Amino acid sequence: MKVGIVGAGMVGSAAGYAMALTGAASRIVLVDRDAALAQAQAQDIAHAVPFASAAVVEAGGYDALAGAGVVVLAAGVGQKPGESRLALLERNAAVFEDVVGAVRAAAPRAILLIATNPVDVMTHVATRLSGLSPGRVIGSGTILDTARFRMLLAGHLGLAPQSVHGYVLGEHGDSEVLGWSGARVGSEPLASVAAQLGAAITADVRARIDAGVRGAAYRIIAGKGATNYGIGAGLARIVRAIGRDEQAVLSLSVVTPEAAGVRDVALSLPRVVGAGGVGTTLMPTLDAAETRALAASAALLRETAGALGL
Ligand SMILES: NC(=O)C1=CN([C@@H]2O[C@H](COP(=O)(O)OP(=O)(O)OC[C@H]3O[C@@H](n4cnc5c(N)ncnc54)[C@H](O)[C@@H]3O)[C@@H](O)[C@H]2O)C=CC1
Ligand SMILES: CC(=O)C(=O)O
Repeated sequence: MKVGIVGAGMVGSAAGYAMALTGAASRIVLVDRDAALAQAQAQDIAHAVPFASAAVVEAGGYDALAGAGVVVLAAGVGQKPGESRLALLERNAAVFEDVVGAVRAAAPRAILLIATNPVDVMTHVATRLSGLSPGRVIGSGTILDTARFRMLLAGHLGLAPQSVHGYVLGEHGDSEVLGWSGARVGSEPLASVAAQLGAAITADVRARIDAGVRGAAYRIIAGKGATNYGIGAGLARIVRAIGRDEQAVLSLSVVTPEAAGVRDVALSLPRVVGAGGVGTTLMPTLDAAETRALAASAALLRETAGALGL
């Protein structure tokens, strides 16, 4: 599948690199308002191809996106140290005013995959600007937070993250909700496995993992100015699910008619994703506190989108 990436900075280039290494795309086209940057990133990624799967990696203008099955939008500004994702909204909404129409004109059949922050509201913006059905405008949402949750929980248990299942829900941001009550290891409830391993999930353990997930971006940005490898791999995972029509269950953000009592809001829930984009949403098991937290996260996102007239 041909995949376009608009925004060839830290996130877009990491996504292209991950797609090239994992074989998620057969052709990768990088587009950026800085054409020299897009060209340089494409060449650098192309030099990894002989070590990985066969793929063509190139740079171009919007016209080079023709025929793409997915276009990743990673254009716009990122957070400065200490800055929240929501603080980026006005600047990045203005970027999408330029970008979404140009992508739609060049690649009318492409699914849009949004990475730009604040990713939930940007997904809502792109859905509105594109006129596409909500399932074809997919925000990476909490796919990265879910990976951080699984990794930290697996570290506590001394197990592989691939065997630890649990989702982060709601906003990709400060109000996100860790789904502890639905977490499983293999097919077993988390508490049962933790007891068998002598690694109880105490209040302190929960608080440490919660802070580890919620604060990850702030810590990494303080250290290196951006995050890119985790989200790059997450975007490649979503592209693979679309390209191979996997019907994979991933925590992704799409505009949703109703979630936790809030109407018309883009937020992350476990979603089934395949060649047509996002289809079914699978409502997770939540306890009362998680349900309240998800409602608060949804209400914050609804209010933020509303301030943009969405
Ligand atoms: N969804 C997620 O989990 C994550 C999202 N992000 C977000 O991804 C976005 C990009 O972050 P980085 O790659 O670190 O930033 P960056 O500054 O390295 O790259 C952004 C690129 O967008 C390009 N750009 C800006 N306006 C444009 C326009 N109108 N048309 C075409 N290209 C344009 C810039 O030239 C630049 O190359 C940010 O909003 C950041 O917050 C970052 C990490 C994780
Ligand atoms: C920057 C960002 O959104 C993240 O790493 O989670």
